[in-house]
Amino acid sequence: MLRPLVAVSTDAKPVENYVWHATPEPYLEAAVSGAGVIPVLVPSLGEKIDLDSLLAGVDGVLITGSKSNVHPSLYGGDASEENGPYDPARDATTLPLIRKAIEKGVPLLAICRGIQELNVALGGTLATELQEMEGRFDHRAPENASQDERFAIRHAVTIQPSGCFASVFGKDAIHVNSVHRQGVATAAPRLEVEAVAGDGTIEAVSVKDAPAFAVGVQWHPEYWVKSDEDSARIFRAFGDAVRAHAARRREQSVAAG
Ligand SMILES: N[C@@H](CCC(=O)NCCCC(=O)O)C(=O)O
Repeated sequence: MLRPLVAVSTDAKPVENYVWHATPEPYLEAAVSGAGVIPVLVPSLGEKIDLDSLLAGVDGVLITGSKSNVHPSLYGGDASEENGPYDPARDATTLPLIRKAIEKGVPLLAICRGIQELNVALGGTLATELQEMEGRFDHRAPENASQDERFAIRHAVTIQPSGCFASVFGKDAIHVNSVHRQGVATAAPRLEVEAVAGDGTIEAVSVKDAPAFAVGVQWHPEYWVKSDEDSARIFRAFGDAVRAHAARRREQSVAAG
């Protein structure tokens, strides 16, 4: 059986004399080993990428994390030096890609910056510097730490009993890592809150009435996908949704002759 392709977001980053479109390896590794799919990078070229053509050729979309923040102008906020860095090229690619994937029923998994992009793409807003907000935890990774320490499992999240993640995890709470300073402020109308942290931070969402799997998580399941069962469950569920989409696409292709 051929393995399905999954479109993966990229950051547009100046490196030496060029702008590179790249994404960190853990997301790609997790797509291969955790979801059983083949990741294909989508350059952050905005409207130069014909999304109908792209989504006709893949069976899933994975929106990754990034140190950069969604530009505040996209949700009525004000840009500032402190609130950066920004990646407008990525925003111009991922937000339309997210909306089109949901519309076309292409399975979507959005991680960290990805859940924030999902929320903004559907009309929600973001809060920045959560750690400075009354009653909130510090959701950032420790500084001057190894990657394993930065992505260490750090806090519990409560899973909403009636949501799609309840069936993915089969329990009412899991423990997750935390590497972010922003978060969902106002959830978009189409989003169902699926998990929250002890300080009320929204940690996972799903898209109401989406024709296919469409979820976002604020934590990083890709990082421990090989050793943490709950992380593995998310990627397995995404992979299963991708394979179901691929099977539907094959059937439609055969039926169309
Ligand atoms: N920039 C946003 C999203 C955070 C995110 O995606 N973090 C993952 C990568 C980070 C790293 O390796 O430091 C925010 O800060 O909320």
